[in-house]
Amino acid sequence: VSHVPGLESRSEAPPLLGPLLSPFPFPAGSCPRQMLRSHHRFPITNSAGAPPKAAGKMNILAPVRRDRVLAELPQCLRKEAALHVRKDFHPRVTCACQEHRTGTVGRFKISKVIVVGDLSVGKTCLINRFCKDTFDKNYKATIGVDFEMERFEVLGVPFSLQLWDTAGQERFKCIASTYYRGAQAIIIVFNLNDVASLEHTKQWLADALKENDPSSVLLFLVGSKKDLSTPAQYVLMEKDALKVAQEIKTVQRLPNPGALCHPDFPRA
Ligand SMILES: Nc1nc2c(ncn2[C@@H]2O[C@H](COP(=O)(O)OP(=O)(O)OP(=O)(O)O)[C@@H](O)[C@H]2O)c(=O)[nH]1
Repeated sequence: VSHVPGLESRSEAPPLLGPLLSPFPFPAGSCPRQMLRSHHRFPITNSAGAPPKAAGKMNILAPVRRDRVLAELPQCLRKEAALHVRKDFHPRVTCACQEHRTGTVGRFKISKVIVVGDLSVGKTCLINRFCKDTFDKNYKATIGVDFEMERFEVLGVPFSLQLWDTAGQERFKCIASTYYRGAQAIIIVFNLNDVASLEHTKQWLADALKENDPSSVLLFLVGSKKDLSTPAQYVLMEKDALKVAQEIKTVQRLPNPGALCHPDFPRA
């Protein structure tokens, strides 16, 4: 993980990045807003946030921060909301639904998120805001990939979110793409002031989907640098972005997601 020192500077830090435009967003309230920096790998804490007595080496880790402890899920994510747990559901479907998709290391559940998009659209800043609540106005290009791990406790179960920050520069693409595989979510970032970066999101997504299961991966289209656009520009860009989001949603259901970049692909 490394950065090359500054190409750009701005005098003031912007507010949080632009809107989340996703065909499949987390349900309202289920995605924690603020996250804690974590280079710690596999935490052990109890629901009160305190490390258990017999955690061995790992109890030197800081406890999971309170706002990362989810003691209750929104109704739509609770077990009772799932149809397959009802008595009269077909047993084969019920069985298939009970398979756990997340990976585990020991008893820790892990989800992988990859963040892709053009050079300098703000991927690193987005992750840093999310993980450390910081903003750096100086541009340092990501070389290859960068990595953050965020710790949660969901219904008493320790949970780690891996955030993979990939380089937008063409020359690092082949390195970065080797880390695409096995993602549970793909965040495609574009600059709200650069229509080309929105257009390129389709190519980024198509590449990321080659390494992942398009039918199950969660997709998020995120516009950055809202603070630099005028309200009029923003409205226009939002319209275009919604079209792309709709297109992504349609293409995700196709057997060949490469069609996303095909010039003849019909717009939804
Ligand atoms: N004004 C403003 N500047 C931003 C915002 N997000 C990022 N930037 C600036 O844009 C530049 C690029 O940000 P990065 O987060 O490094 O971009 P990146 O997409 O990770 O770039 P690569 O690593 O090259 O792929 C930096 O100078 C940031 O300070 C934002 O929301 N508003």
